[in-house]
Amino acid sequence: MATLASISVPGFSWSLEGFVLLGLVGLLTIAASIFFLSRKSFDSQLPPGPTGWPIIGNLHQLGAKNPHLILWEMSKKYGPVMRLWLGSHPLVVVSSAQAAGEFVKVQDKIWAGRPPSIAGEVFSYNYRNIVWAAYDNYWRHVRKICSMELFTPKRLETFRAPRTEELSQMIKTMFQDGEKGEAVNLEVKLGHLASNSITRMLLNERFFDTDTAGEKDSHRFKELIFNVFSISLTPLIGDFIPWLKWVTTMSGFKAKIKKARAEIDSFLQTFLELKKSKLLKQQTQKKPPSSGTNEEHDGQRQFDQSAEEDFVDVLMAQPSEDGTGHLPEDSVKAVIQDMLLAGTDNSSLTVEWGLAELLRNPIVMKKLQNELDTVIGKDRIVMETDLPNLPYLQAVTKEVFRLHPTTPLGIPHESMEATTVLGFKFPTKTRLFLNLYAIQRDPMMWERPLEFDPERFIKNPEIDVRGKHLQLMPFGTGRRVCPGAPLAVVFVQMGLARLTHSFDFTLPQGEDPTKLDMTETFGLSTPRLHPLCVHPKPRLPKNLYL
Ligand code: HEM
Repeated sequence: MATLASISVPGFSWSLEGFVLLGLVGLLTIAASIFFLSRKSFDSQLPPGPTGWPIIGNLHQLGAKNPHLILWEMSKKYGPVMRLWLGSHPLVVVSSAQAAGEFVKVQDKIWAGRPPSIAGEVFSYNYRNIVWAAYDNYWRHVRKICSMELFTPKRLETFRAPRTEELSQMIKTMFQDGEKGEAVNLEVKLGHLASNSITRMLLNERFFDTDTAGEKDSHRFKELIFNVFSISLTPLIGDFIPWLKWVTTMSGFKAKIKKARAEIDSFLQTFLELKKSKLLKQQTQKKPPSSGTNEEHDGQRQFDQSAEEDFVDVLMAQPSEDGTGHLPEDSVKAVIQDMLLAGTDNSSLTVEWGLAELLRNPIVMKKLQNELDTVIGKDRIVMETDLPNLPYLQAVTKEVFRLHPTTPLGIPHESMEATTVLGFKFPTKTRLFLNLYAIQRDPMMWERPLEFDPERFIKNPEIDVRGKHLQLMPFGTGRRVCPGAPLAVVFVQMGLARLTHSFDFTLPQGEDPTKLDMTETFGLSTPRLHPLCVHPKPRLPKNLYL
């Protein structure tokens, strides 16, 4: 007698696996049909966009490489407000300043959410950071700490000396490499500069390009950061198709994310323990015998009084969200990680792109060097206090930010409720990309948009990069605008000023700089496909380099 496990029909053997497979195909077909029908009902109210496949939507069209370029091309066909599907999530891509204003100015609050992600959740200690935190009271609390305590003009001034020291150290090693006739890889040099400048501010330590006793730590730290970067870059199917989240777990990737988190956590925890023991020591040394005051409060005062406060010190002294204690350690570590990831490559790559543009445009380079020679002279180095007196440098920097936004699609936003924008209806949890790259090259807003021409900002000096003018917003705009922008702008201006004041540059193998390849590649920020390598030739007296 035939059993369910083995029913034979001519030419086909029905086994249990066959039934399971048939069942799965059936289920998938039903799921796909439901999915397709529900998507169609949404689609009629959403903006135009390319047709997607069932289940994966338009994921296959974005590819792994430079999605901002693919989306820019698509927007030329579908318009400045375009709809795609990231698996089961609707996505709206905005590619003009005018349309961007409707989303992130007029409806800023509605679109201030962030989509959750598997790696983001683990790395951020369950969204205790800023970048991936939902728009809620916790986010408001840590953002307030950022603007009132961390990125204040006074605090940034405190770290001016270490920033200058790091920059001078880089210029010195470039000078020495130049003397040996060695080409300098600027991606590496500037990467170390940005990382050391940030870690000195955050942790009062330098980890990169160091030959001191801390070299082992430095290697470990670099590995950890690299690991977090590469994991964060891996697209995970469960982020786009929630019912396939188990694939990330089954494939062992979730365990990999947790391992990387545990490693960086133990590294950062060591710093926190050091700080705590330092604080304890200060308290026992300075506390009057019977103060009768609250110990935690005393601790806060001790932090406030310290002359060498770094960001960890400041964060550890902040109140928790409910005001009953101090900011929890997980929050301190999550915020520090944000700064490490968001604050290093973005800044260093912008300087590298900037120098590449200057090499391709020798007239602009000459004009910039003339300004530096006139305002600074050749018998001293450029200082941060000189920056307001260098209008052409400021125009050059804006033009670099315009053509090379290193976060070209910003960081995705998400709608927190259903809403209507420009007549299109968006369901709650629609994801939003601002294509900053397309906006900043929009021919409706910019004359000769693809040309590197700082003069446009000499003519319109009021256009700024910090989110007020939507045709130029490399740091985003509105509630979620980048809190590190003041620091990044100084870093880029100083990087370009010191490099071009200190050196003339030639390219290896006599390559013609005006033909420099400007192809981008894919990364958490947007690096050059070919890192910029140069031979530096000093322009200043030798004593200014050593
Ligand atoms: C050239 C350098 C930089 C660029 C181009 C850049 C760009 C951006 C952009 C486009 C966003 C997203 C804004 C939005 O969601 O609309 C952002 C957010 C953020 N950036 Fe930056 N950034 C840079 C440097 C920095 C630095 C130096 C830090 C800190 C040390 C930093 C920390 C952050 C943080 C914490 C957020 C998340 C803000 C939030 O979600 O509320 N960034 N940045």
